[in-house]
Amino acid sequence: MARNKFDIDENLESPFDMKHFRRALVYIKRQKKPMIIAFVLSALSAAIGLSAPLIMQHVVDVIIPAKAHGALIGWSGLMLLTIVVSVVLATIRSRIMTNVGQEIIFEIRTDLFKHLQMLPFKYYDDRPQGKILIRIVNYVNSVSDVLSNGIINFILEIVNLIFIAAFMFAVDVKLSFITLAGLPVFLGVMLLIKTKQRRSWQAVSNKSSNLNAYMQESISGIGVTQMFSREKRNEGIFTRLATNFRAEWMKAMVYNALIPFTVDNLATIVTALIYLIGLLALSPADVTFGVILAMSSYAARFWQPILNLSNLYNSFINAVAYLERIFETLDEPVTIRDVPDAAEMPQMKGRVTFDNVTFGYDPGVNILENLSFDVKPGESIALVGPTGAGKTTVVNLISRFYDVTGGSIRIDGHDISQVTLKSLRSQMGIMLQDSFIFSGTILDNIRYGKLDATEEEIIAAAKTVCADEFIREFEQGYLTEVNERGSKLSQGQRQLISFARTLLADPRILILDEATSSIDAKTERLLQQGLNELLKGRTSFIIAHRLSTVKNCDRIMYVSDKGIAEVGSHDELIARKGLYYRLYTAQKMEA
Ligand SMILES: Nc1ncnc2c1ncn2[C@@H]1O[C@H](COP(=O)(O)OP(=O)(O)OP(=O)(O)O)[C@@H](O)[C@H]1O
Repeated sequence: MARNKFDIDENLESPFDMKHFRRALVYIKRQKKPMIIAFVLSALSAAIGLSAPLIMQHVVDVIIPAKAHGALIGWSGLMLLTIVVSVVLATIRSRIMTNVGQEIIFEIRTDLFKHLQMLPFKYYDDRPQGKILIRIVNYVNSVSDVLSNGIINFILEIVNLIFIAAFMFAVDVKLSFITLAGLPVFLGVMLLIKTKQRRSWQAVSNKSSNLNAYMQESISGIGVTQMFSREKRNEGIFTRLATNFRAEWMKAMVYNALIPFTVDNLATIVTALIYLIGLLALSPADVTFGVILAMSSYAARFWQPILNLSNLYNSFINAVAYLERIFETLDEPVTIRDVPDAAEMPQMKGRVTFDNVTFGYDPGVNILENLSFDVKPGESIALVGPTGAGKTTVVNLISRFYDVTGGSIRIDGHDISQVTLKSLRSQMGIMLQDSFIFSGTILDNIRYGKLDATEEEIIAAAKTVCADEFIREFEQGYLTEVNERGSKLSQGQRQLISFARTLLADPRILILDEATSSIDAKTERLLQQGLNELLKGRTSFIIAHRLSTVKNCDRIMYVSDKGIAEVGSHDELIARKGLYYRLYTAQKMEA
C-alpha cells in the first residue's frame, strides 16, 4: 500500500465477499454453547408470544358471544402469562447475548492487538495511527452485535416467519396469500439498492477512518498547532472531513430508511386488503370477524420479522465493510519475523559486520548502498553526518527493524536474519530518538527494560545516568505517575529515564540515537562519566549531532552519500581535514 494520510481514502474491495463473514464464523463458533441456549430461549419466547392472536380469536369468536365471564378472566390471565413468560425469557437471552458479544469483541481485539505488535515499522510508516486505532476500537465494536445477536436473530426471524406463516395458513389460506403478495415487491426493492447500499457503508467506514486519523494527528500535534495559531485552519480541515463523513452517513441512511418505508407501506396495504377482501368479498360463513382480527394481527407480525431481517441485512452489510478492514489488518504480513527453524543467537560478544549492505525504505530509492564495515566486540562507534544521511537507518538495520534489501548483517558471524528476533533484540539496548514514556510510574517505565529488575537495580541504573536526583525531587519519587509520552516530564528528563531503561536491560550491544540531545551540558558531562564505565566491554553505536559527545569513541564514521565517507578516531579525522573536520570546526565556531 502506498503511504496513506488522513485525507486519502483507503482502497475498497469491489465485490461483496462472503469470505469475511465466513472468517468471522471462527469467533462465533467459539461461543456455540451460550448461543444455542440463547437461541432456544428466544424460540420459546417467540412461540409463546405467537399464541396470543389465537387466544384472542377464541375469546372474540367463542367466549364473548357465549358471555362466559369466568372463562374470559381465565383466558385473559393466560394471555397475561404468555406475555410475562415471553418477556422473562427474552431478558435472560439478552443477558447471555451481551456476554457473547463482549467475548467476541475481546477475542477479535486481542488478535488484532497481538498482530499489530508484531507488524514491522514499515506498516506504521505507511498509515496514520488514527486509522489503525479505529480498527481496534470502533470497528470491532461495530461488528460485535451482528456477529452475536445478529446471527441468532437472523435464524430466529426466519423461524418466526415460518411459524407466523404456518399459524396464518392454519387460520385462513386465502387471506394468507394476500399477505404474501407483498413479498415480491419488497424483494425487488432490496435487490435494486443492494450494491449501492454496500458501497455507501464502505464509504462511511472510510470517512470515519479519515476523521479519526486527523483527530489523532491533531491531538498529538496540539503544541505545534497552538504555537503557529493554526486552530482556525485546522478547524477548516476538520469541518471538511466531518462534513464528508456526514454526507456519506446521510447517503447510507437514505438506503436504510428506504427499507422500513417499503415494509411499513406494504404492511399497511396488506392489512387494508385483508379487511377489504375479508369483509366484502368472502362470505361471513367462511371468514368470521375473529378470523379477520387474527389475520390482520398475523399480517402485522409477518412483516415485523421481514423488517427485522432487512435491518439485520443492513447491519450485516455495514459490518462486512468493517470486517474487511479488520481482516485486512490481521492479514497484514509480518515481514520481519523469525525464519523457519531460526537459531537462537548465542550470548553475544558484540562483533558487528555489515557486508555489502544495500537498503531503501521505498523500492527504487536506496538510502544505503553496498555498505561494508566491521566493528570489533567492545568497540564504540559514533555515527555522524548530515541530517537525513542514514545514521538512524544504519542502527535500525542492526536491530532488524527493517530487513536489508541486499547484502547481510552479521553479529559474531551470525546473519541476523537467521536468528530469532527475541534472542537478537534481547541482547541489544536501543534508545531511539523518540524517548517514549508509557503511562504509569517512573519505576515502571525504567523496569520496562527488564521486568524482573529489583528496585535496587532500577535505582542503580537511574543513578548511573544521573536521573536519580531529579526523580527524588518529585513528591512521589520513583512512584510518580507520568502520562503517556511523558508530558509531565521535560524532554531531557524523558531521555534520562529511557536511558536508565535501556541500561537496565544490560545489553551487549548498545545503540544510542541522539540519546543525550536534550540534556544540558553539565548533566551530560556527569552522564558521560557513568556511561564510559558502562560502555566498557560493550559494543556501542552512538549517533549524535553534538560532536563533543562522541569525541572519545574508538571510531567515528561519517555517514554520507549512501555510505561511509570517512572513518577514523577523532584525532585521525581532524588531522585528515575532511568532512568531519569541517563539521567539527563549524560546531566549535558556533559554540
Ligand atoms: N520510515 C521511512 N520511510 C521512508 N524514508 C525514510 C524513513 N525513515 C527515514 N527515511 C529517509 O531515509 C533517509 C535517512 O534517514 P535517517 O533517519 O537514517 O537519517 P539520519 O542520518 O539519522 O538523520 P537525522 O540526523 O536527521 O536523524 C532520509 O532521507 C529519510 O528521508
